Amino acid sequence: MNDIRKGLVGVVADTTAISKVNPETNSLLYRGYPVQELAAKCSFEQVAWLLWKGELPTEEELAEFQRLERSQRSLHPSVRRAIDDLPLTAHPMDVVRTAVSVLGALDSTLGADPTWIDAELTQQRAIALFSQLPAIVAYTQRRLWGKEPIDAREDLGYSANFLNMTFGEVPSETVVKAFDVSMILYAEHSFNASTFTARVIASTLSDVYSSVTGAIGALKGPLHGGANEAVMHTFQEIGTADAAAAWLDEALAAKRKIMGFGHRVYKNGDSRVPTMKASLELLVAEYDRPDVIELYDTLETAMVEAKGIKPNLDYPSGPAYNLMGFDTTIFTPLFVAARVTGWTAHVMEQLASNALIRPLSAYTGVDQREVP
Ligand SMILES: CC(=O)SCCNC(=O)CCNC(=O)[C@H](O)C(C)(C)COP(=O)(O)OP(=O)(O)OC[C@H]1O[C@@H](n2cnc3c(N)ncnc32)[C@H](O)[C@@H]1OP(=O)(O)O
Ligand SMILES: O=C([O-])CC(=O)C(=O)O
Repeated sequence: MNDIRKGLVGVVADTTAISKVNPETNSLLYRGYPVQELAAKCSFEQVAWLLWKGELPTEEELAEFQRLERSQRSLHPSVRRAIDDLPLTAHPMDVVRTAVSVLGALDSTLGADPTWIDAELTQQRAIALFSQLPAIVAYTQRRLWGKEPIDAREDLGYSANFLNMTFGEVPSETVVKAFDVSMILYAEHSFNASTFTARVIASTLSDVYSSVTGAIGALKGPLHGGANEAVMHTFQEIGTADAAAAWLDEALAAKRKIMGFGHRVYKNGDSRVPTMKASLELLVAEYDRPDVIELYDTLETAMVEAKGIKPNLDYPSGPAYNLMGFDTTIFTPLFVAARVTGWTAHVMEQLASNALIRPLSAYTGVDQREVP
């Protein structure tokens, strides 16, 4: 019983070559590249390729990948029908989880079990999921607004098309870049709970759609991806910066967890926050909303003073997505669209060197007894 690590805290479960999270140096590397450099110099499409393949794409590889990605962007009619059958009260994470599951059932290449784990087919399915998720998330948002879907445009990059499919227009370059940066920062983070879920499912030799469907379920919770939505509720509950300190005192006295703060691995701040905060500041200037950054800074300072706990990536990305115009319940589905790259890269890595993931438990129930 002594060596049980509840929540697997500090347990190294396997090796990975996809990303390195280093809390000592407060850094995050994707395939060896610092994530903030990738955010400054690369598109999300290039980063997706890097995560899957281990190297940045050459010009030819990128052109071929973009051609393939753009050709699969349209919302599948059967997926639309499945979404339309769901009540408008369904949480968008449940809608997106269902849509991904439907995509799996529609994929005729799944066939019999050896094809479930075929490396080349799994890579193609990863690209299909990457291409389809913007249409699924954008339609989920538009449906909540009582609007029809907008056709995908093949002449636009990933983020510009995603925003156009949601809002019916391509916003300024600043907004498109801020969105692209958020996708890059959200793309991958080693053995977080949803990625580990994806790997557990892959380890049974199930298919990649099942892994991603399960991972979406794990991401939904507020201790993980659901925190970006929860941060916005906090901001709305507080209202203005002058109310932040008193709100925090009360929340901490009530033993509430402050969403968007703290992290299992980083104990001295999340490596991605400065990059996302810089994007948030650009959005604040673009939309002329200094009140947002005022509240952001005041709550952060009060939390650091009270508990010494710093923000994680969900803290700046929540208000950033709010300024862009997304409904709060769409924030975590945006995280899904980004993280599908990391999840699928991990599924492929797991399959390339598989061992069934099946830990032990220490039994604490009643001793063996006879049925009366
Ligand atoms: C992209 C992502 O998924 S990042 C994570 C997003 N999640 C959140 O923002 C939710 C809020 N944060 C949390 O709940 C936690 O910090 C987690 C789940 C992220 C990490 O949790 P753990 O590594 O298990 O840390 P743990 O929960 O043990 O916290 C250690 C101590 O700090 C406190 N603490 C940690 N985070 C917070 C928080 N956000 N608010 C208040 N107290 C906190 C805990 O209450 C605990 O205090 P205690 O020792 O007095 O009991
Ligand atoms: O690593 C974690 O535990 C959570 C996280 O920040 C992420 O998944 O991006």
